[in-house]
Amino acid sequence: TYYRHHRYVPHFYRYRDHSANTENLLPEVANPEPVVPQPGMPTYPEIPEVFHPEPEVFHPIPEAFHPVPGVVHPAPEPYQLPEVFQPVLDASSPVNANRVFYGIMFDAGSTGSRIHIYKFIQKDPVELPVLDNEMYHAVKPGLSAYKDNPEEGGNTIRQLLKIAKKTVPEEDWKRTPVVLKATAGLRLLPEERANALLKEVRGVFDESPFFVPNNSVSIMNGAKEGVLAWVTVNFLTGHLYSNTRRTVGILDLGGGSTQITFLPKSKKTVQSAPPTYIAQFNLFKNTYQVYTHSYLGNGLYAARLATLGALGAEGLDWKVFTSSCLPKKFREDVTFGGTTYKVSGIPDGYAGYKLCYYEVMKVIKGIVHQPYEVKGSSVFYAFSYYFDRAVESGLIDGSRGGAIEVRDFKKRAKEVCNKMTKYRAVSPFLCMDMTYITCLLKEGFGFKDTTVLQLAKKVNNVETSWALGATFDYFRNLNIH
Ligand SMILES: Nc1nc2c(ncn2[C@@H]2O[C@H](COP(=O)(O)OP(=O)(O)O)[C@@H](O)[C@H]2O)c(=O)[nH]1
Repeated sequence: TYYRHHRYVPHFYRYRDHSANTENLLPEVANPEPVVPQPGMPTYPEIPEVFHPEPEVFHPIPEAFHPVPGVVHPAPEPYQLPEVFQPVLDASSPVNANRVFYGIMFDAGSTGSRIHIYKFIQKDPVELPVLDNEMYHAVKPGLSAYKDNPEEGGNTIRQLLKIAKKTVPEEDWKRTPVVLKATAGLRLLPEERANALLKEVRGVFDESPFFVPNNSVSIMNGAKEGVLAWVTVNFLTGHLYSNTRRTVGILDLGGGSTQITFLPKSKKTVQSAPPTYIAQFNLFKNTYQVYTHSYLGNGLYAARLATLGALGAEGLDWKVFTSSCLPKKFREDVTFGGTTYKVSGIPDGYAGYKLCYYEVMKVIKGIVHQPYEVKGSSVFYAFSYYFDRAVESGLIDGSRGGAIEVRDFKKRAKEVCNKMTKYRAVSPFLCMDMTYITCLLKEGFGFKDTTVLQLAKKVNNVETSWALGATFDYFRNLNIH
């Protein structure tokens, strides 16, 4: 369990120019959509839509964007106007009296379930609530592993809820919303299996003392997953401010799916993209248009199976799936999404980077779209398994993260594959994973060798995941379409 204490107040307050245009301090919300109150539904301060101006040329990562543990906020430039967390000016709101409120977001991923408990502080009814800290805990495996035993799956969520009860003060339980969003693991399951798991979780929520909103347990679609991660990362890096005209793209590599999201600066990117790859949502006064796509089946674990030719295969009892990406003498059972497969290296064959590259290409070629613009010099934040594999292969330090170039993945992939015995202790799949990441970035998305990837697990002590964006979305619907 990680308890992350960090304060966001300073970056709003320190850099806030109080003589600034008050129109911006109290923005008129475009399309104010009244929330239809449900019986017993508590009230919260409204998290506003966040303004974002026209994008301009991306810059190389300034020093200040490097996640420095313990630093409150990188503050790449003086902030003038707070744009996030605009409170509702309602003196009768119970929140204004209490000044603290919480949000509980569950991430039911294909390889694990995680709870995020966010604490927000409303300092003053006319000031901004701020994100005070996040409490995070993860369990493995993910819900989909319990496809034949949903009750047990529900138990993993029940366990995580115990942490929420310890973290959120009892007097706040009733008005603290609890929400679970499932990603690729459940998307990949047959519908009735996924529904049984969701139903079980709903039961667990209903028996909890927290506030259970309508539709609090659901499978999130891939576009939303990408957009919400983009919102999280750009919020945490201080890019969602009216005077900050740059944003960063995000690359998320899960177990079952992978997402790319960025704000195009060229019209051609939008025009040449498949229409479903362009998503719009409102951020403060602007409608925001991003390139986003989630590739289901192209997450790291699903890609392993696809490379082995095992995904969706029959006759699993006797079949052994082989690959030249694995050490020759390796043989093991691997389980993903509740199904077990026998896999091995090719004992009397060849193993190594080149052969492996051809194998993983099958999973990418003709599947992954190359956005017009990724050949430019945009900055991308890469997290989840991009981060984990970069750490395991020694490219970056796990406690600090860091910036690397796409070609660094390639160089290290070659090294790992050509010296499999050396890296076998780290993971027998490291060659396959590193080669897949290289191939996805270069042949899939079409990144240049020199594209800089900022690898981060946390930014300013908050997990880089879609969960924070999803919490904002709950408090103030971003209206993604
Ligand atoms: N740091 C961090 N990593 C996360 C979080 N949630 C998921 N991950 C990472 O995401 C990867 C797995 O993604 P998962 O959700 O299981 O796959 P998906 O279902 O395909 O999206 C792993 O590398 C996890 O460590 C989070 O909140 N914080």
